[in-house]
Amino acid sequence: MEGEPVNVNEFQELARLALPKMYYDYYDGGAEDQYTLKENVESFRKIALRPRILVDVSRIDLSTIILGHRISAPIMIAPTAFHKLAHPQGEVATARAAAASNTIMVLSYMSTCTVEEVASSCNAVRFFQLYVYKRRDISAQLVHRAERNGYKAIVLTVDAPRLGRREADIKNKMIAPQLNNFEGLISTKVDHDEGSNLEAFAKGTFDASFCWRDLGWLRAITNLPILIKGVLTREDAIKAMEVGVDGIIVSNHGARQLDYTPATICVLEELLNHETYALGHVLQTSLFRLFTLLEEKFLFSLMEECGEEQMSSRH
Ligand SMILES: Cc1cc2nc3c(=O)[nH]c(=O)nc-3n(C[C@H](O)[C@H](O)[C@H](O)COP(=O)(O)O)c2cc1C
Ligand SMILES: CCCCCCC(=O)C(=O)O
Repeated sequence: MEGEPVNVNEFQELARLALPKMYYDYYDGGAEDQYTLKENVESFRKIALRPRILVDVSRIDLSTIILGHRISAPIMIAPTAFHKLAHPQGEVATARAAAASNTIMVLSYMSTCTVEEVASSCNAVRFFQLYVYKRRDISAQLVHRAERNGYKAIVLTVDAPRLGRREADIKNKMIAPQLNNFEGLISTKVDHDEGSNLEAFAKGTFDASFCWRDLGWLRAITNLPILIKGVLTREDAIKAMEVGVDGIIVSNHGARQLDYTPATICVLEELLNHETYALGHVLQTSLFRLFTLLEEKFLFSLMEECGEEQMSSRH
């Protein structure tokens, strides 16, 4: 590829050229037949823009407020694991980019830099994503460390009781790097020669029994707001609000978990066409065409009016 990339899609090819195949495939792949992966892309493409003309756009303000934090646009950095597989600075570099763009970074539970390293690297507003281990004491320690180090919310990912069946990882026998957050607590090394070591590690450690009633455990160990990531139905969105979480993140995990779920953007449309959104926050981490779909009344004013009011009554 010649010269600097000018379109974000060009980074994918650059990554393919730069990374070992095992890592590139891990970042790139979806689960099983990758049907939902295609749907995620195609469904976005199908949303056409309807530009209105002769509107004064000389000054544009896309800023919005998420859980009381003003950010430059309704785009946040979603939690993604293992940044050091792609760059030696890992999540510290990502956090600095978040600070420079004045947005929020959600640090993955599976980060390669520690909660503390990321916190001390810059002044980005940070949320902490949580997977709950069978060893609850370890997950609780991570939550406490995040809280002590100034993370502003817990993002509980609920769509991975087991890791999705990612066929490229199985073929590559993908191995997780050692994660410094867990040093002295648990090792990512598994005694498993066949298939994806990630899947084997997750099977051994993730608490697949975690369910609605266990949210009380999380509420009891932290004062931070709790967002649930991985909501894909109207029923669960309503239930989440009923049990009193502070927000939901509509997501199919980049199609890496359960294949043949709908594209995230289509679910969002379903939720926004229903009274659910009146109950609380609806966050979604994707992009420009979304803005037109949502129109101001949802993503912007919903967050500001409904969001701030709810937060101030709780915290
Ligand atoms: C390489 C990679 C690693 C990811 N790691 C995590 C993770 O550690 N925790 C998590 O909750 N989601 C993880 N995700 C899912 C993302 O947070 C996000 O849901 C996904 O990229 C799709 O974006 P969307 O949810 O805005 O549709 C990962 C996604 C990718 C592509
Ligand atoms: C080592 C356990 C699996 C990490 C999972 C990270 C993740 O959520 C992903 O989508 O990949």
